[in-house]
Amino acid sequence: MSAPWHIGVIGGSGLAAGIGLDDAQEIDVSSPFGAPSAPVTTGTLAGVRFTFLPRHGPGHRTPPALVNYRANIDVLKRCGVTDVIALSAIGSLNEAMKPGHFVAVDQFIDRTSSRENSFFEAGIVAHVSMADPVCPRLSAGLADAAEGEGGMVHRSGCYLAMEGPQFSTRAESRMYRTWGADVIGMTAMPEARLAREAELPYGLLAMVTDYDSWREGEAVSVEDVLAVMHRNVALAHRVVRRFAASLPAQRSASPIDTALDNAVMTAPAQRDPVLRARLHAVAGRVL
Ligand SMILES: CSC[C@H]1O[C@H](OP(=O)(O)O)[C@H](O)[C@@H]1O
Ligand SMILES: Nc1ncnc2[nH]cnc12
Repeated sequence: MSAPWHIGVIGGSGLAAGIGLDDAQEIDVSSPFGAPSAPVTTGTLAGVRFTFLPRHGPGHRTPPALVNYRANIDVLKRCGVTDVIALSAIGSLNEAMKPGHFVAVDQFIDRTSSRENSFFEAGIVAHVSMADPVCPRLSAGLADAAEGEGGMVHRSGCYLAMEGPQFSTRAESRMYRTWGADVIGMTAMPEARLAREAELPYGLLAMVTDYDSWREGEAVSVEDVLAVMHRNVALAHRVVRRFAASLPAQRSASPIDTALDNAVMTAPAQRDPVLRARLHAVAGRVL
């Protein structure tokens, strides 16, 4: 079945001010999972509906571990978003992925530890697959758009999600390289997990801002990260606009739209009604 696209964009470090939507309108959307990072801004790009949410809130007030990832995804789902693209700053653990390059992330290693990482809780149990955590068509579309704007793009990369907020020690950074991680950041998990539970295809286009701390004599700083992001804000806007223009007029179904089929373990009669009500937007389709 085909339908119109509605793209949710989660903007990370350096992108709190938005992505230059046409006809932008701010809307305060509430969620049973608490307060999202900010009101959303809805508008269009190349005739496609977009809804933008700054991950760390206006003025970057919310640290990675305190972002209410559940509320953010729930609110995007309530807005009618069909697909989510996330934009992030990342450190590089791979010599070939240089500052200023884009990486269309396609795998994750999750080392976060203090975050609510599921919409499901005692009372309704569900297990979705995370084997292929990103949507290949969003990823390819974002990579094409970044290339089309002259960016150097890596079409695959494994993202190590660390807890932070401090950056890694040299020993940690070197260990993550031996694990096969290519890039590092503090936010894509549990964001990607929750998008999957909400049956929202998720694509992550990240920009390398530094080499993390595995290289002798180099250490990452916020100054480095922001310098790269500020130089590339206009480029990021152009990439998202080009991505919008590249979308087919109608959206065909994605297998991720039905990620919850066969995922819920709890027998219908045993499902906690209070939790079921809370899950209405993200999982009402199957509950
Ligand atoms: C400002 S450096 C560390 C900060 O930047 C990244 O944020 P985001 O993914 O939202 O762009 C990283 O994950 C940290 O949160
Ligand atoms: N080196 C790094 N570690 C964690 N998050 C980052 N975001 C940007 N650079 C980073």
